[in-house]
Amino acid sequence: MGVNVNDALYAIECSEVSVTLKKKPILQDVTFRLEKGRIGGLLGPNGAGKSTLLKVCSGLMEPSGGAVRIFGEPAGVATLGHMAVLPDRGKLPGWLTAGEWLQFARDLYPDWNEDYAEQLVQSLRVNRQSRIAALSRGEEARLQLLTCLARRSPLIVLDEPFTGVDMLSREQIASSVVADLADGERTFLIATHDIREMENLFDCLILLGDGRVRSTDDVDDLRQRGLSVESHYRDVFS
Ligand SMILES: Nc1ncnc2c1ncn2[C@@H]1O[C@H](COP(=O)(O)OP(=O)(O)OP(=O)(O)O)[C@@H](O)[C@H]1O
Repeated sequence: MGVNVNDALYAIECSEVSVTLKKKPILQDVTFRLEKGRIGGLLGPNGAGKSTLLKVCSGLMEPSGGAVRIFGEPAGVATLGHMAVLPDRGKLPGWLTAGEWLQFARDLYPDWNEDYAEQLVQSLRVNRQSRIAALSRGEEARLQLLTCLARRSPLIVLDEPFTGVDMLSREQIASSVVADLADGERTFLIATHDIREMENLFDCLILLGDGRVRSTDDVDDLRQRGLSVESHYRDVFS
């Protein structure tokens, strides 16, 4: 049976996921659900297991225990085609120019949206002529983000999308580019430390600490209780 995005209620369902690497427990009993159309923030201190969890959700890493479902189907090769993933510390081929890379991506991804890619080149200020090896960290991060966001995938998974991106650009990208894409149809799961720039975007949170879910929250509920994402994060982790 194929993935049926329309019928699914949840984009991601993680049930009692555990990961052990080199005998060290990295994730333990991680359970949460991300409803379709929502923007989920995956937050937690360094080493909490966020990148590992995103790899498992993307089907790029097999959990030691538990299961992940994407739009109702087990995470794996079949579900990978329904998501755009921005990996942590991913590298683009340095010998290409940004323009050559974008042409390659257009041919590579069947769900590539060329008109939107063109808009993103402007809003993310990507210079097509620049060789990737010569880009700064923030410039390469913008190009990577563009590569992810120009796809029409119903699920977008971003691992630290703003590493190296300056503060004003982070705000601009979060408030215009990502908000633009958040049309209530697409689902986002975003691991980030940039809580201030991102907090207005999140509908719900998964707070991960020491490989365990410490809290899952609806952001509107938090606000009704007089809490911000940042103050809640501090309450949970300090
Ligand atoms: N291949 C591996 N082998 C052994 N341990 C690993 C491996 N990959 C990650 N780890 C460990 O797993 C833990 C979680 O790492 P992970 O990168 O998932 O955390 P994170 O929450 O994304 O951290 P950060 O916020 O610093 O990016 C860390 O203690 C890390 O050292």
